[in-house]
Amino acid sequence: MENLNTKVLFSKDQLQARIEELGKQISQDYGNEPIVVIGVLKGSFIFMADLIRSINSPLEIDFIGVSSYEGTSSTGHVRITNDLKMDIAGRNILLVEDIIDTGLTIDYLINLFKVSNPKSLKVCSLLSKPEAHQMTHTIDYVGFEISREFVIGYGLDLDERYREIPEILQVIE
Ligand SMILES: O=P(O)(O)OC[C@H]1O[C@H](OP(=O)(O)OP(=O)(O)O)[C@H](O)[C@@H]1O
Ligand code: HPA
Ligand SMILES: [Mg+2]
Repeated sequence: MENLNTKVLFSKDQLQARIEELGKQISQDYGNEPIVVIGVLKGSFIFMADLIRSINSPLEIDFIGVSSYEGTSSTGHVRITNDLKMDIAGRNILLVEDIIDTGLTIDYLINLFKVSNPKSLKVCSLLSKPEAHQMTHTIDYVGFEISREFVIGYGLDLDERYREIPEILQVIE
């Protein structure tokens, strides 16, 4: 990678093992209750694909697109880039994020989704940065807690690059 200093934070095997645990936990919690799993694009697309294959409960999927980052900083302005196709009223919604950093994106989405009166609303994020959180809501399922450093790979980008890297890498300043 040109001019980017990185180190591996989570390998393919570590990611896969933790995602299987998350899938088991989610399957136990929902049982036979049908879930609408909603991926927050673009970052969640790889995690979402692996996560749903480790869930045994009946499920449907949809996606919502949001964007708020320029480089490694949140602009604080969450923009919807692609809307849901489904009606979520009266359904069990599981929002899937790649990362919760400041939490501004997930807070915005939870407030938006609540207006449509889902039966239940939970959040699953592969990564979370507790030291950076400024949000009011809690996260129901977290893969790994990490420090404030910017990370890339496994769907996560830096200015739209590096999403295809199969591991999670930490960017070293
Ligand atoms: O907790 P926050 O500080 O709001 O950051 C988390 C959000 O930022 C990233 O999305 P981004 O806006 O970069 O869009 P992308 O998923 O298309 O990369 C990430 O995928 C989360 O949705
Ligand atoms: O650390 C991060 N990496 C990639 N995208 C992000 N969006 C919020 N935080 C991050
Ligand atoms: Mg991004």
